[in-house]
Amino acid sequence: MDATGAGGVPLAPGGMPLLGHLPGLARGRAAFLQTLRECGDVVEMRLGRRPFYVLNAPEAIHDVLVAQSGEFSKGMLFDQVRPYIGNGLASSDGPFHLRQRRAMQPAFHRERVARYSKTFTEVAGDRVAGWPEGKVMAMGREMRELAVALLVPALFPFAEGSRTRRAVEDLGARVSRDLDLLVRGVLRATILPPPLAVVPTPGRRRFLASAAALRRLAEQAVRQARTSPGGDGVLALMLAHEGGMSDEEACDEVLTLLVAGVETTATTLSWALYALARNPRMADRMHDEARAAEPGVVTPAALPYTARFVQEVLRLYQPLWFMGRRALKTVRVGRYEIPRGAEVIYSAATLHRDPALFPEPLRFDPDRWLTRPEKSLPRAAYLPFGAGNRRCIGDGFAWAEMLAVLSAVTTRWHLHPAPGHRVRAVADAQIHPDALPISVTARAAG
Ligand code: HEM
Repeated sequence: MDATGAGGVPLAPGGMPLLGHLPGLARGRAAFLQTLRECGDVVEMRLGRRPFYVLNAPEAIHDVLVAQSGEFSKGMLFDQVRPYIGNGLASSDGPFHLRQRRAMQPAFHRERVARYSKTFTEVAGDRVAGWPEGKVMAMGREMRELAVALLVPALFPFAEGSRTRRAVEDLGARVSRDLDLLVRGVLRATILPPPLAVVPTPGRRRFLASAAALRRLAEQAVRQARTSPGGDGVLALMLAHEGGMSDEEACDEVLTLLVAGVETTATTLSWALYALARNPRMADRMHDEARAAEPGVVTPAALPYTARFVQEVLRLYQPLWFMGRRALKTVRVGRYEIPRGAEVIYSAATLHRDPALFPEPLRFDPDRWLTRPEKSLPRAAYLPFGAGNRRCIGDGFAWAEMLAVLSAVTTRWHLHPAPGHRVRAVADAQIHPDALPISVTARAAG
């Protein structure tokens, strides 16, 4: 350990003059944060001169996300996102966030999710049935397009085949293409010191253009929903909520749901297919389970092994390598003091690989959840969807999407990793496979 920083928090080793830990983080990203777990419950790293407090211990994370959540705002990452997606649920704070969360909650109730899940099963079934047998597919791209195809009709339930629906599907395809630029630009701007973050590189110009295109398409969608009210999609329910929402607020929420809901689900599904292709026996178990279940019922209760598989994917391949908060005042977290205005980071991805919490953490084993169910873990030890008042509003939604897709895939296909490509994990805005070439062959009917 090099030294102790402000508030008694240990300083991460290896910092360089002026740059701090920026080179280590730029080189290793999630791997760098993983190394910091050995430095203590809370550790300070510096990006340039700027201190960031990394929370390692579940108790410290619980303190910030749940027990003292009122003392923190969303912080720097969301300062970067706000100009492009607006002040939606993920980026807003305080009483406004609470109001919006209440307005959106009905659209995410369990019964609603059960209804959307019927559409997920149909959409996933149709799309997966059309996969070309024996041809290597880029599964990362396929999963993103599928995640868009699932989310768009739930957000905007326009009649299938109508012009409006086609326009929204077009919106979905463009969003899927542009999102990567958006999130990469946001990440770069978050990590770089302010003067470099605004340099108009070609990548950043592309990002700005795609962010503007996203907003125009969302505005169009909100206008369309206003002129043809009714329906029980997320957007319709949001607009119908008591007290209503302005066009701008609704537009911010639509963009937020697309940004928060597509890439996370797509990346998790990509890792799920990666794990399926490498573990044919697990795929067989899921196949048997899906065939035995009542058709169209895709719940954790109906598909318990598939649910454990998803839970394990969300543990070992947690897509979010960091999330942040900012201290609104000086706060005591465990033995340490986090100064007012400081940026705080937690990494579910590194937490989920802690051997003290998950024995043999790098082993992919869905059945670990049988011997050590989630509720037996210390609180805040397993955080795929965060915790506290900012917990993912779309968790049930994501679960239903993932179960529908995995059940559609395992009932029809065997998966085969393309020979000659060793998948590497790359941490951009999320930790995703560098490429995921996979081919499929049909399972025997029966
Ligand atoms: C596997 C897929 C998903 C993962 C892993 C995931 C993860 C998360 C996490 C960790 C947070 C909390 C971030 C924090 O602590 O600051 C979050 C928030 C959020 N998620 Fe998700 N999410 C997923 C899918 C979705 C979906 C499908 C939607 C929408 C349909 C969605 C919408 C949101 C929104 C709006 C928030 C902000 C909530 C608030 O601050 O009140 N997410 N998500």
